[in-house]
Amino acid sequence: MTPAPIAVALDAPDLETAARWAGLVTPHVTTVKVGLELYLRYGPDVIASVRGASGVRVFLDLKLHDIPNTVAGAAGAVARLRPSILTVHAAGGPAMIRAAVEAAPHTQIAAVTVLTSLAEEDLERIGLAGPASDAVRRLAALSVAAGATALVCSPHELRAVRAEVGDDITLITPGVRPAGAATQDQARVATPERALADGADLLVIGRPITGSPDPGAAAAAIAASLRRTSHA
Ligand SMILES: O=C(O)c1cc(=O)[nH]c(=O)n1[C@@H]1O[C@H](COP(=O)(O)O)[C@@H](O)[C@H]1O
Repeated sequence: MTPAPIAVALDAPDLETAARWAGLVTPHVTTVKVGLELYLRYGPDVIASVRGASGVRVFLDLKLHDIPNTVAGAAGAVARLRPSILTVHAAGGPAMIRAAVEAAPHTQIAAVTVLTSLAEEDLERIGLAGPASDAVRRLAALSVAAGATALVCSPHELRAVRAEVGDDITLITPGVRPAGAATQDQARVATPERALADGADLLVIGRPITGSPDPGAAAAAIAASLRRTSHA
């Protein structure tokens, strides 16, 4: 069975749990994602631990956001780990994004537009005018112009972003919840089937899989549902 285009967010409190989750979901998904919690606790060793023998793609989600020189150094430092994808915040601006792209030439740089935990009413408070989709589209365009080949946005903006940046850019969407699942701290959400139909290339899913008593079965169920939808 072809693995589904899902990155399972391994937001685990310890390395053993993360590696166990990675082993359980790997037959069903293309990618596992290491975020700040694991990386700050265990450092670079975490990448080899979750990659295991399977050679699953590892998405390193550090959301770098600093001046270009600092981001170049940080991206260069993790580039040697050969993650498939590395995140930076689009709000760091074009020079910062370009610095990451140049420092990690073998890694796909994904620019995070507007966090999926922010609701429309939060945007004004952080100084982003207009609906989320306007801010996301603006940040998407500047990120691609600066050399990013992947973007992170919520499922709500997928169609607008695709129209803005075209088919060659990888669209990654967190904020994915199977029907009936709790949204938790996510604000702009949709089901996996909806997100895929709206043009996502990679769905980031964490707690709906890792919070299940059987993460392997949860990943397999979502993967099967995506296969049914894409063949319908
Ligand atoms: O860059 C990300 O992956 C990311 C961007 C974003 O806007 N929202 C977002 O939730 N994420 C990450 O996606 C994952 C979502 O996890 P769950 O909410 O448990 O499915 C977490 O690891 C977040 O750090």
